[in-house]
Amino acid sequence: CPYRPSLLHIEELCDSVVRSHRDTSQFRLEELQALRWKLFSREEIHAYQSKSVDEMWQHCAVRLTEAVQYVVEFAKRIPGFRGLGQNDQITLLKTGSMEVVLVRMSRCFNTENSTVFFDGKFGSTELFKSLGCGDLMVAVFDFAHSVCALRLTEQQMALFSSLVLINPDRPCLEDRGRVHRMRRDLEVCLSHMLRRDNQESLQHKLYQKVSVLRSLCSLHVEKLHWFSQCYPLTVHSVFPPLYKELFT
Ligand SMILES: CNC(=O)[C@@H]1CCCN1C(=O)c1ccc(Cl)c(COc2cccc3c(C(F)(F)F)cc(C)nc23)c1Cl
Repeated sequence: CPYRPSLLHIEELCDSVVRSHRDTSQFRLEELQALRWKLFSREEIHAYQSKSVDEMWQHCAVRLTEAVQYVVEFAKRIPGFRGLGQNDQITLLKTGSMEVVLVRMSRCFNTENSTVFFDGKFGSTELFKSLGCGDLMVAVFDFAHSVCALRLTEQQMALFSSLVLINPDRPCLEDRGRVHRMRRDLEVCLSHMLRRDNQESLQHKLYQKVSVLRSLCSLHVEKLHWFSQCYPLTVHSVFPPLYKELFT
């Protein structure tokens, strides 16, 4: 008969994923709420816009690498993740960590003025003009806005993030079956939680977001490639090693 995880196992798994998310979320919601209206001044915005392309990319890469390190920590605490082979852990992180960074960005997004938390204050897309990839920034902001609109609880955000990471369809996985079994239990957790929250309608919306994430992150890999073509020295000399390992 097909393996059916016990309800106790599912509830323990849920609690463990929620705890891992809370312990590795980089910014607490209360902190972000308190800073919500701390906006950059015209001078500060101008200073960011006057940075050179590679200076601004370096600045962002440092932050993205920091965020990726928190996501790696989150992944390691998902029950079963460390039981996967090393290569499969890297494969899931190589492709999934930036997607989780994007999902988490929605926690730092203010839909009332379309600003995101960056460098200690909230700024709009104009802040990132010197990056030279307006389309990527618009896509990043739009995605954060759309996830914000779902008004996920931290528990729902935790389980959604784990589903983005534990994806058996990633290319060149060695033990796909094992990833599949982990994902199936996490899907049972999410539907169990949405039923408990009386929000089953969220289920398909969340799975739609997973496909949007995939296209967004292929755009991000393309941009990163474009940048490394234009500024090879910067990428190979300055980009934090983890970022290079994961995205180049
Ligand atoms: C609260 N802040 C945060 O959550 C984010 C993530 C971790 C730290 N951080 C920021 O400070 C931050 C917040 C908002 C924005 Cl828009 C940015 C800038 O984002 C990017 C600039 C350059 C390249 C980016 C790329 C590319 F292309 F490299 F893959 C991909 C992503 C997704 N974001 C890029 C950043 Cl770096």
